[in-house]
Amino acid sequence: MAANPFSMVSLFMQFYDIYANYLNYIPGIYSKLYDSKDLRLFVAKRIKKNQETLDPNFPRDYIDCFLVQMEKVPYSEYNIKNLQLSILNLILAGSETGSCTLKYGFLFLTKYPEVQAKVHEEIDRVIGHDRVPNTEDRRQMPYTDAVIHEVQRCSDVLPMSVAHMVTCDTEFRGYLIPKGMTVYPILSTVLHDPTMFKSPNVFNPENFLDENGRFKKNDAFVPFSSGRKRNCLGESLARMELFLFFSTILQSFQLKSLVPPEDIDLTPQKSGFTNIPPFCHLSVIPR
Ligand code: HEM
Repeated sequence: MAANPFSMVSLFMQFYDIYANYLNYIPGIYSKLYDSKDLRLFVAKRIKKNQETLDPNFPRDYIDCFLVQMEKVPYSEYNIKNLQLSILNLILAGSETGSCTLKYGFLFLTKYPEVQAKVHEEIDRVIGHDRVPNTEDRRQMPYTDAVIHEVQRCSDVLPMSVAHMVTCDTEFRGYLIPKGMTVYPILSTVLHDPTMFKSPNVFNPENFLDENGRFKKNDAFVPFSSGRKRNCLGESLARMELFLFFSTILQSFQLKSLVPPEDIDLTPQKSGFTNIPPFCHLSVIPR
């Protein structure tokens, strides 16, 4: 993806993202940027397979539930096009965000081996090695929970969230934001707010721990954006995935950098719509 000039983080793509409405009038490749034929075909095939084997009394997944609803409410927003688009939306929104956070997590854990050692200690004490981690374990693992929060805070994978549109004239700090204006919530500034975090610009799990080592919530933790109606739809799934991936990998492996940890440069390889972590080789050593 990094080598692709039209990747979602390139300057061009940022331009496209902000001025998509205008670029759509220009002939050429621009209008196809978000249009992946392979992915659309994959989704269409999957929907067809569900349609052929659908039992309305036993819906197996999101596609089945949507298909049942299409039967119940014909000529509504429950139509095949919306089903395809919402699946594409889930795939696009849920893949790169999670994989970038995981990659950044591995980088932080190799750069700060003392943090990794504490996570290992907590995994060994709470989960042990005779079973796989489950989501319930998280509550007994404040340090690991704090590390994952800090990984998400520092990796800041969607620094400008996504575009929102103001639904009515709004006055904010003396400025009038007219109805219909596109606004970008800059999550980065919140995630690095010096009034909200002890060490805003340094990776430090203590940002999410109280003096007794208990997990401490922070209202400025907004990697999934905020608000009741338009924050990340996949937040709970993503949080569960991140905990299970990190704890399962670290239960069995130690991650070690091939260069001295202090030489690991955490500067994103690309920074734009998303922050893409830099390339890094690391050893994965069984424990
Ligand atoms: C670490 C992982 C993730 C991060 C950091 C993340 C972050 C975000 C952010 C910042 C937004 C914009 C919210 C807004 O409108 O202000 C968003 C939207 C969204 N996310 Fe996630 N996300 C993650 C994982 C996922 C997953 C796993 C899924 C689903 C499988 C998902 C589905 C969505 C969808 C569908 C939207 C659009 C919601 C809408 O239309 O308003 N995300 N995400």
